[in-house]
Amino acid sequence: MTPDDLKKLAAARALELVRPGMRLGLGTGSTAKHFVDMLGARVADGLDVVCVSTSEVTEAQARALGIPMSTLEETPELDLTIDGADEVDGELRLIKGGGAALLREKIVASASARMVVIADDSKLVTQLGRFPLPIEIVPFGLEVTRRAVMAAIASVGSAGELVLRRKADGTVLVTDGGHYILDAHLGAIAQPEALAAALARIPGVVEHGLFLGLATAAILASATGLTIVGTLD
Ligand SMILES: O=C(CO)[C@H](O)[C@H](O)COP(=O)(O)O
Repeated sequence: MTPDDLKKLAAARALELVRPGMRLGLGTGSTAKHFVDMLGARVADGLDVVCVSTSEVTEAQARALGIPMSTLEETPELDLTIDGADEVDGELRLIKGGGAALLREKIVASASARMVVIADDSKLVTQLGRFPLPIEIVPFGLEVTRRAVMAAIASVGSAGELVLRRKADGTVLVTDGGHYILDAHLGAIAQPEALAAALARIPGVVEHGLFLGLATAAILASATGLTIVGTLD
């Protein structure tokens, strides 16, 4: 079974959670893309749902499939968000933002009664931080913010390098919200809550990829089957 097959397995299980009339948040990334494809097929068969996307890429995919799309202005309360993750720990704490959509992903997740993560089981970790932590920042005052982020990381006993995210062509990546991303290569995050609080105090930081207390369940696929962390219903 390929990693892509595992992503499809997790997405298919998540699709079983969708009920007619639901207001859904649609995540971003390769696993969420499978879910949106599967949802599109159900909508084509007559399923009635309304969705809010977490990125321009997902918005375009969903619209192309004929999925009814809304905005958080029109639909500020969602029943269920299905999204991928870069890391998940046993307490359903996440690192997200590998696809640069963390800001909208966090806003959509926070508007949802339930957030279910879909991933292959390589994303399950005992300690967060092997995946570089994305930190979304405003371009203005980049160096000031970079120094403040370094200090925040040191203040919670972590250390590592900050790398300004670039696209394949070498230009600086700009998020859907017009911001930059610093990827913090920490190796391990001993105190996720303390780091999240320290980052949130920095004026130039818009958001960070630590999702704490947002996910209600994770569906993790492996060659031997599905592992569910948390509660699906
Ligand atoms: O957080 C994300 C985008 O910002 C993605 O959900 C995360 O990067 C996982 O992506 P994939 O399913 O492609 O592994």
